[in-house]
Amino acid sequence: MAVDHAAAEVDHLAAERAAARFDVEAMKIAWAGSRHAVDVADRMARLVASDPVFRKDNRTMLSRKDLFKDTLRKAAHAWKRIVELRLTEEEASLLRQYVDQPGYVDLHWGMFVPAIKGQGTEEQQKKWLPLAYKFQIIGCYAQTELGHGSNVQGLETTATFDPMTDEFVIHSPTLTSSKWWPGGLGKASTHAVVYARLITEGKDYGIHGFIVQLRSLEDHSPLPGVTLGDIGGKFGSGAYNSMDNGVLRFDHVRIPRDQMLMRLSQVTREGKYVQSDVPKQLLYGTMVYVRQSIVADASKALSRAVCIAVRYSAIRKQFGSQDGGPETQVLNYRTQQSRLFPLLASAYAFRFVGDWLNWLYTDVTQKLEVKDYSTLQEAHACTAGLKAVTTSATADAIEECRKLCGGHGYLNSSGLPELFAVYVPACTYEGDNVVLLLQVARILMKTVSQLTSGKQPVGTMAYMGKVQHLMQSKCAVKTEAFEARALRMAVNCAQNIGQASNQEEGFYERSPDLLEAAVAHIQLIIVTKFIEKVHQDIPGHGVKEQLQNLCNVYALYTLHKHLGDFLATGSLTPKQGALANEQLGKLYAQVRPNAVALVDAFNYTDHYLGSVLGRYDGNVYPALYEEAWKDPLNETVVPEGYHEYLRPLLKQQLKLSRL
Ligand SMILES: CCCCCCCCCCCCCCCCCCCCC/C=C/C(=O)SCCNC(=O)CCNC(=O)[C@H](O)C(C)(C)COP(=O)(O)OP(=O)(O)OC[C@H]1O[C@@H](n2cnc3c(N)ncnc32)[C@H](O)[C@@H]1OP(=O)(O)O
Ligand SMILES: Cc1cc2nc3c(=O)[nH]c(=O)nc-3n(C[C@H](O)[C@H](O)[C@H](O)COP(=O)(O)OP(=O)(O)OC[C@H]3O[C@@H](n4cnc5c(N)ncnc54)[C@H](O)[C@@H]3O)c2cc1C
Repeated sequence: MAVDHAAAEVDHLAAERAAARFDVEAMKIAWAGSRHAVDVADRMARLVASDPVFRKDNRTMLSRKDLFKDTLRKAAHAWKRIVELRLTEEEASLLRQYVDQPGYVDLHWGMFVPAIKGQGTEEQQKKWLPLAYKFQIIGCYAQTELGHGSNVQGLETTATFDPMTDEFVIHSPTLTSSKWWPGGLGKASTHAVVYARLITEGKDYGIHGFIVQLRSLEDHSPLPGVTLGDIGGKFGSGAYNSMDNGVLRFDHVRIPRDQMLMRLSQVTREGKYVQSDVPKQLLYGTMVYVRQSIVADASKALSRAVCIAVRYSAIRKQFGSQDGGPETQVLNYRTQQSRLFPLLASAYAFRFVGDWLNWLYTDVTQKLEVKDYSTLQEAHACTAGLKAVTTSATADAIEECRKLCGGHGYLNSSGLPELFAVYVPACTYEGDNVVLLLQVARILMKTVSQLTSGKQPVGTMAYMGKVQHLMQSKCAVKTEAFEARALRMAVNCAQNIGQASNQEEGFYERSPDLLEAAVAHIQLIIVTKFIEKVHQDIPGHGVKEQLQNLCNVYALYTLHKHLGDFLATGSLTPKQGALANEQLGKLYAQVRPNAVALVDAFNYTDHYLGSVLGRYDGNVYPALYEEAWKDPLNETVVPEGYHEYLRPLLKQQLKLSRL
């Protein structure tokens, strides 16, 4: 009986795949970016999936200690394979992605190395990078403290220059100055880039980066004056608990002067502070780099959740025929489609805007090399805003996918609880999303204030230059409605701030509206980049049409969700709003036959998906059934604790009932 049922489900996905109206192989290329990218990703995914060391199906059942040891083992094994197979950087990063377990290596490669590259002099890079590249040292990024994270200028750790010994003295003067949160710090790192207030000649010059050794390279014990450990268990089972986020205190620890990262400013042998001619915001460069990579990661996490929910929705049947005929696949319910398809469209939207952001970041970096700082503000606004909007949407979407999978979505074996738990801190780390959106809002307000002086906005703010037109027109074209909404919200905020007694007070009072204006601006960027993508030459039967559909779904869904903004700013009429919603329903009907193929195009292995509900073969029920028996609770038929707690209770009740 069970076998027959399973076979029917498998056929179901085959039928879905056969119904698709486009070339899935070509869509894989559109998603990955090139044939080469598909091939490398495929090779790395299979390499990981076929290696028993990278097993992860038991992860949520491991104790914290076992989970951490498992992470160390996987990282060491991954490194061994990278060296043995002479993998390129591209291949190694993909291998890391498919291993799919947060660990100290992320901070070593993702923040420690980039901080030295971005803030170290050539000499410092020559000294430290080869050690880091060969893993002769392991580094982390120690910025956040117990008392301050968002407010970087409020950090309290001090680095006081001692001209007598040519050293900096690193110290944690208060409890709240303890470094708190850095990943990899708790147990693995030997070194850190530590952010501290530079004090020389009795003057506080604010936050600067320093390379500090924390642990012995002989036996890994903390160096004198260094107190450090892990900050404790985090949200969910498995998930981010594989990472050793740490606490660190310094008691007058001395480091040589040349371990201050000196590209942006220097302290001379005599203790004189010298500022270079580069903008001091480059101190935040590592965060900008990671924020752009987080946008690309959002599309990965979102596409995984959507892949699970779409495949399972094609398998799952509820209600339907009253006369004993087949039941309805839940994917056919209009409500399921209206909740799920916008998330599918968002996965594609975030993928393409992530690619664009990566291009922008590379372009800005090249300009910085020739001392052209003109696009620094654009890079900050786009990375901060897109990081905030895409991570918040993705976290909400993963939870929505869990609900879309009904009760089974709540099981660890669905993969969704762990995916949510591991993903949700992305809304906080690398800048709390609200704090980042307020940065975007500040830049928007600055741009609006410059409009009257005739300064033409550039880059993603260029549309604001069409202020005369956008403030008056009724919008027939979709992008124009998005532009008008974003501009009008920004101008409204600016006008309201202008009425306050001072700018700062006005900004503070209007900050909830400013957040919404920032979101509107960022959504315009996402829609624009999706439209630009579908205007490109995209090969493959039906691929362009599918992407066009998804682009329309993303735009109209965003419009529908924020209709209040569009109406309040007069960017659309209620009639246009109603028509957009009508249109959305029609688009869902076009997505429906292609839904399974559209998630197949992500090309994820079952290992990477880590979900019994999202299996490629659709064999969900036998897998769910089997998985249950693997739980440690089922190792014995009678549970541990029976003799201590259940039997006496039951006996007592028996005695009482006999009385
Ligand atoms: C399995 C093993 C295999 C082995 C594998 C081998 C290879 C594998 C490779 C693997 C690679 C992995 C890669 C993984 C990626 C990394 C994973 C990430 C994990 C995440 C970990 C988390 C880390 C952290 O969280 S680090 C801490 C982050 N902290 C923050 O983000 C703090 C947020 N706060 C701020 O940014 C600031 O304080 C801010 C901006 C809110 C305010 O700053 P301020 O100084 O007070 O400035 P303000 O007055 O507001 O502005 C002044 C001025 O400056 C402009 N500005 C601000 N910021 C920037 C900026 N970043 N860039 C440019 N300009 C900026 C601002 O606009 C103002 O301008 P003006 O108005 O013109 O003056
Ligand atoms: C899993 C994880 C990994 C991390 N890894 C690292 C790491 O490797 N290295 C590192 O240095 N740090 C790391 N962090 C720290 C992280 O960067 C900070 O937690 C983050 O920047 C948020 O700062 P906070 O904790 O101070 O939040 P807070 O700023 O205290 O936020 C609390 C609340 O206050 C609000 N708020 C704060 N300021 C404002 C404002 N100006 N206006 C309006 N609202 C405001 C926020 O929106 C939020 O709702 C990590 C954090 C996590 C969760």
